[in-house]
Amino acid sequence: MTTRQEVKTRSGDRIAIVAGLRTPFARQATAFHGVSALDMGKMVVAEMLSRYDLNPKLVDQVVYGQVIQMPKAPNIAREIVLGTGMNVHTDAYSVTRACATSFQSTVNVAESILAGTVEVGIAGGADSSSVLPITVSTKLARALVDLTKARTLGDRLKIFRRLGLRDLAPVPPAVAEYSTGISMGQTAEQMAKTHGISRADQDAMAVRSHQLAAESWKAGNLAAEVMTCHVPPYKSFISEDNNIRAEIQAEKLAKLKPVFDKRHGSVTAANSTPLTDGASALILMPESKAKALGYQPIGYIRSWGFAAIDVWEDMLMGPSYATPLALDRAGMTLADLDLIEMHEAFAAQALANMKMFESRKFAEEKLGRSDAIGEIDMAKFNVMGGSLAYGHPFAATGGRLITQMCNELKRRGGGLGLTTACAAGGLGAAMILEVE
Ligand SMILES: CC(=O)SCCNC(=O)CCNC(=O)[C@H](O)C(C)(C)COP(=O)(O)OP(=O)(O)OC[C@H]1O[C@@H](n2cnc3c(N)ncnc32)[C@H](O)[C@@H]1OP(=O)(O)O
Repeated sequence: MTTRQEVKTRSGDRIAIVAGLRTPFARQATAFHGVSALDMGKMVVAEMLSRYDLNPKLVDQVVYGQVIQMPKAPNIAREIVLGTGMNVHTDAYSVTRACATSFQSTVNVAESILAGTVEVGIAGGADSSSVLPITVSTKLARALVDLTKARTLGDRLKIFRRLGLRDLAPVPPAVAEYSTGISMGQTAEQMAKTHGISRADQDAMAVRSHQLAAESWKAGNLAAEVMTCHVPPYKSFISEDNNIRAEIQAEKLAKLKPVFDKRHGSVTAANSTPLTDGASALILMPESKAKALGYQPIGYIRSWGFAAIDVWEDMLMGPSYATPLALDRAGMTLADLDLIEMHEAFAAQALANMKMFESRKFAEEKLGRSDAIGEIDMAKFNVMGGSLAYGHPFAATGGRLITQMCNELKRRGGGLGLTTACAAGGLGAAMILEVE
């Protein structure tokens, strides 16, 4: 449905993003090795409450998410409330929308504020690629359940005899589609081939991403939105993202071997997001509440759109479907935007989406529209670099994009910005933000 969206409460308040904060993003098994998504979520929410002097008693709701679920703590949002000394009466529930999870948690809080059921809410997401729910094979899992029912030693031995050595091997979570078994990297390869995205263009996007991210850190533009984390057992700390390579060289990138199609592929470790650990969070309120509490919001939500497409082909094309929804709902076109932040899952995926933004054929055939979404002006695109450089702790990336967009628009004197991401399951998210 593409009806115009008026993101205002019944009393005419806009939805204010009061603050956004994140942990540094760290490559798998580095600074946050051994620290769970829940612990990173607790760090960022606790720091946000303290840094913005927000009385926990005022927080009506926490909506949070993680993509790689921790079976021991399935409702991460509630564990954050209970683990940060927040008011125990703060309602909390968890959501997942794969790589667009913190777009979803933000929208959930916004919708509750619009409905008038929540006044102050916290949204966000966290993921760890280092603390993983490594499981057992289906056969072993079944045997373990059967063992609890076995009455005699003979019954137990029979169950063990069903198992081979291979059934005993641990099973790590896969970065692949459940329904097709195709990995995200293989989808990126498919998109590169279908849409004619060259290796050179992918590598150039990676170089740009790292250079802009390194410049942003150097200029001090990320300092306010990234906290320093003291890492349990508190002998070390991390205060900056550790995947960004200031001295990235195109010649070195060109020598890397493709990972997902070793013979004919073009997707490498450098033009893919690395597996990453991190967490992000946002404080949301109606504009008048924010002002009454003395806050100067960093931005306002103008519209959003979620889209769902096929998972067999072009599965990471979500931004090209979600963006026109968000633009229509805001009553805007791409040209009205001052900045665009697109999650770079893989350079091939971002470049394929950019191509589809400008394709009239795509608009006609896939979107049922007569005009293309529009050409992306590179001077407005991922101006602080993107996920290729920062990394991508799945559920935390939306929070990074939204906060980074608001703060960068502010530095430029305000304006309108699009944040958009692809997600597993053929999902796409887009959100338009305005900053004064
Ligand atoms: C909706 C979505 O977001 S879908 C996306 C979901 N995310 C994913 O699917 C994650 C995709 N990424 C991955 O799976 C992994 O990062 C992989 C498989 C691509 C690479 O993993 P690894 O092989 O462990 O990468 P690793 O860090 O060891 O890098 C391999 C080599 O490339 C080099 N390299 C990596 N990045 C760069 C870079 N930017 N510049 C130069 N060299 C680089 C490394 O130095 C390393 O070189 P070495 O072997 O000489 O030490």
